[in-house]
Parts: sequence; structure tokens; C-alpha cells
Amino acid sequence: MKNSKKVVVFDTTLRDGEQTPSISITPSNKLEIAMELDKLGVNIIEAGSPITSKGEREAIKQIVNQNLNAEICSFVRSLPLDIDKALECNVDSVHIVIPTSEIHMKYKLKKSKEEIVESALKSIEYAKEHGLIVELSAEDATRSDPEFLIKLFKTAEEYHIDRACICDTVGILTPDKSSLLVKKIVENIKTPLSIHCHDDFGMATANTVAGINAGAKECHVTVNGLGERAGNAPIDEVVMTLDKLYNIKSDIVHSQLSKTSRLISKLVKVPIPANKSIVGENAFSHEAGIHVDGLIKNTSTYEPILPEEVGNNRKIILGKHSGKSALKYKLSLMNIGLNNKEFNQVYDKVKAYGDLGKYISDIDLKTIISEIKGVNIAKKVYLDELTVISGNKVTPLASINLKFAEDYNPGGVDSFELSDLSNSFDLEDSTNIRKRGDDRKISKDLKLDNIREAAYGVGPVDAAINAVRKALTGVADIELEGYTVKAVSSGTDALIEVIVNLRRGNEVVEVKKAHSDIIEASVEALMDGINLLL
Ligand SMILES: CC(=O)SCCNC(=O)CCNC(=O)[C@H](O)C(C)(C)COP(=O)(O)OP(=O)(O)OC[C@H]1O[C@@H](n2cnc3c(N)ncnc32)[C@H](O)[C@@H]1OP(=O)(O)O
Ligand SMILES: CC(=O)C(=O)O
Repeated sequence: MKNSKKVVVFDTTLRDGEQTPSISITPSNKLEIAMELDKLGVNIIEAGSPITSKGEREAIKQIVNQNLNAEICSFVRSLPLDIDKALECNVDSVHIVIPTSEIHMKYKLKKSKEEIVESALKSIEYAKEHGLIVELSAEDATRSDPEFLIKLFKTAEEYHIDRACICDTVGILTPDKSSLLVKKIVENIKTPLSIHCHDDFGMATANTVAGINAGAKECHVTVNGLGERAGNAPIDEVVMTLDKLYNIKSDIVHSQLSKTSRLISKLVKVPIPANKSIVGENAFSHEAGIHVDGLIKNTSTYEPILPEEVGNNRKIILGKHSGKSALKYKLSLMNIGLNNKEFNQVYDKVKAYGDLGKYISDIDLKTIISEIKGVNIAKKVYLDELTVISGNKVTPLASINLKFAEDYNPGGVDSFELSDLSNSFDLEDSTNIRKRGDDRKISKDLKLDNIREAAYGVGPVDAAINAVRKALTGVADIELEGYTVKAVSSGTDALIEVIVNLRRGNEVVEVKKAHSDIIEASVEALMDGINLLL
């Protein structure tokens, strides 16, 4: 092995990540994130900045109490008051930050270089006296005099700092400058060096990787690149680039990366861009015919790594750029057989739809096939009625009436329960409503015509989806694997696009539906998907 270095991963999602404008993570969510980061294999978790607020200190204390494997660190300014707040939280380490650039020293702290060094040494001494591990960061290091940085770190070494860090606070490094600066510092100090990069010019990952390759031992990263302004270096990109392109390993469990990314995106309510590398929805999605053909023959033709390595999924999308291999692959996934003539007709239609700027979802493909085969794909189950009640004083509630096509028989299901909603309701739990009176057992010989159901949800969409799912329990073993919603235009009357992913056994379908009413878009997408799978 040419290079088998190992990098220490310092995750600052809970500190710099939370500094993303307009984000505030509740203590319980902070705890959940810290536990997830620990499972991911992060070595050091910067849990927050305890001087910030009482809630922040509560969150840090709760994280410390979990006795996680990771070292729990706290951001502090070079002030005894901040260190006292960190001590109150019982953290393992402090990340003492002190500005070192002329701009920051002169205008922000109004201190000379000598006063800055003196302040840092006092803070280090105080933290060390209290048994804390100390990482000393030079803020705005990349706009600072490198000789001054070396002087600061060398003096701090005499006070037994454990780690030194250079911060590219305003993201102005380039990979070559990062490499030169790191080399210069590591040649002159004994303490392990860390690098903390921001993404103002889109180079946080490249600069971090260059710094580590040049001799820095620890990378500061955040999940999904959250952080001040344009954010920090994303953990998935840094770790995977170091591993795959430089053979520099870490303790991160790669297969956990996508799950962690999605969890944090959900908790902080910041979507992951579709084209985000490694963990984005499109990172392993392919449409171009030449690519799909290559992939089918050997996935390494168009994928640098396997999606499952990072816990992501491969998707083959049909559209304008599809070739015949892609269509064949899709048909095999959907278990559909066509003769040559039909296949060519379907292919021509896919191209024609593609030229109209359309994405061909599974339901579109099934419709095309039915048209060509001259088969009427009458729906098996319809949404007859949907009523949703929502407001500030009611738990969102939805009732639905689904009608079945005359010739539909649930086949394969021995019996199922059909609620008779002519009776009144009893509240059972937050999502379930049961009628008063007996449920009827319906045998598979009995003809189905309609099912009425009702359910609560955390919001009106959730209630409506719960009602449909509940209605179909026992009729069809369909699982809702994914639900994504986005506004495709702006304004209160914006067009909403809903994407649902459904599974029945090995068969999976994805349906997109656009509507200005989010509830209708959601239920229609769900019903279309169910019809495809029934
Ligand atoms: C690059 C980074 O990411 S730095 C981290 C940024 N994180 C935060 O700001 C955390 C959240 N911040 C807060 O809650 C508040 O700003 C607090 C509680 C820290 C301070 O609040 P206030 O006391 O009202 O101060 P305010 O925010 O107005 O100004 C910051 C003060 O910290 C001082 N300061 C800034 N950095 C440092 C430092 N590294 N070491 C010592 N003092 C510092 C500033 O000089 C200023 O003090 P001054 O008013 O005496 O000049
Ligand atoms: C310390 C820090 O977050 C920065 O300088 O960017």
C-alpha cells in the first residue's frame, strides 16, 4: 500500500453546522444527531458553543451524559468565561478559537499580536489546569502571516496544547495554497495540525483534502456541508475522497453516510441538493443511454464507487437520453415482456415524450405500453372521496372512500377487515381510528366495492396518506418507501410536485404528481402507484 495514513475526523455539524443562517437545533435533536455521528464513527464531536445559551448547555450536557465513543468538544472563545461554561458541561475538550489575521485582530478584537498570543496562552493554561484536552484554532489563519501562526503554535506547544488548527474562515484557500501552508506549519511544529475549511468558492473539500495530503492529521467537517454562509467541507466528500483517491483511511463507516445525511437533512430541515456528490439523490442516477448500457455491462464504467458502499441507491431514469438497454432494463424490473415490434414502438414513444421535455415515470411507461398493446388499463381502485380536517385546535384528520373496479378481486388475500364507517369513531392513538361496533371479516370470494377509512396524522398530508394506507391494509401489501415534495413554482398558489416510491414484493414504482394542492398531489401520486402495483 503506497499510503496508509489515517485521518482524525472532527465533526462540527452541531457547532459550525448549526451556524447555518436560520438553523437552530433543539437539544433533543442535537442529542439524536450526536448519537448518529458517534455511530458513523466520528472521532471528535464539536457539540456546540456553551456560552451561546442555556439550551445549548443543556444539549451539550445531555450529549456528554451518553458516554459516546467520540471525544465531546466544545467551541470557546479565548475567554475564561467561555471555558467555565464548557467546564459546566463536563466536555472532554475545548476548541479555543483566537483570530490571527490583521483584519480580525485590529478591527474585531482590537488587540496587538502580542496581546493575542498572551490571551491564547492564558486560556490554554486555564483549560489545561482544569484537565481539558485543548485544540487551538487560528481563526482567519489563511489571511494571517504564516510566521505569526508558527510563532503562536510553537509558544502554545510550551503550554501543552494537544492539537493546533488553521481555519480558512472566509474560504479563500486554493488546494495548492492549502498544501503549501500546511507543509510550512507542520515542518515547524510538533503538535498534530487540523484544517477547517469553508466553501465560499466551492473548494472546501478540495482544500481540506489537499491539507490532509500535505500532512495535516485532522479534518473539520460537517454533515451535508452545513455551516456559516456557503458552509463547511462535507464529511462524505472529504472522507470518501481521502479514502478512494488518496488511500487515506478514517474510522467513518462509509455505508452509513447516506443515512446520516438524510437524518440530519430532515432534522435541520435543509434539503440535500439532488446533485450533491456521494449522498445526493442523483449521485448514482443515470439517464444517458450510453451510460446505462455501460452500467448494465459493468457498473464501474460510469460509477467511481458502488452506491451501496455509501448507503445510496442506483436509479435508472427513462427520458430523452435513454437507449434500448435502459428500456429493456426497466421492463425487466417491472416484469413486463414485449415482442420486438411492441418494444420498438414503446421506445419511439419514450423518445417522443422525452422530446417534449418529459421525464418518463414508471406509470408513464405503463401507460405507453398499454396504449401500444391496445389494453385498457382501467384503474383497479379509485379515490372517490377525500376529506381532510386541519387547523390550530384539531389533530389533522382525513377520511377517504376508495372504490374498487367491478372486476377487482384482491386475490391471494384470504380475508381482511373492512371498517364500516356508518358508525361513529373512537380515538385510539394518534394515527388510528376504530369504529365502534364490529369489523366485518371479508372473505376473498366476497366482492369488494368500496372501503371507507379515516386516520389522524401529524399534518393533513400525513393524515390523508395514513388513511389510504390503512384502507389498503390487508388488501395489498404495498409499502411506501419514499415520499418527497417540492414546490416547482413560487407563491402561495405554487405548483407542488410530489414523488412517491412504492414497493410490493420485488416490484418498485416511482410516481410523480404535480398539483397546486399538496394533499391532492400526494394522494393522487399514491393512488397511481397503488394502481400500478395492484
Ligand atoms: C468563525 C466562527 O465560526 S466563530 C464562532 C461564531 N459563533 C458564535 O458567534 C456563537 C454564538 N454567539 C453568541 O451567542 C454570542 O455572540 C455570544 C454569547 C458568544 C457573545 O455575545 P455578546 O457578549 O453579546 O457579544 P457579541 O456577539 O456582540 O460580540 C462578540 C464579542 O466576542 C469577542 N470575541 C470574538 N471572538 C473572540 C475570540 N475568539 N476570543 C475572545 N473574544 C472574542 C468580540 O470581540 C466581541 O466582544 P466585544 O464586544 O467586547 O468586542
Ligand atoms: C472557527 C471557525 O469556525 C472558523 O474560523 O471558521
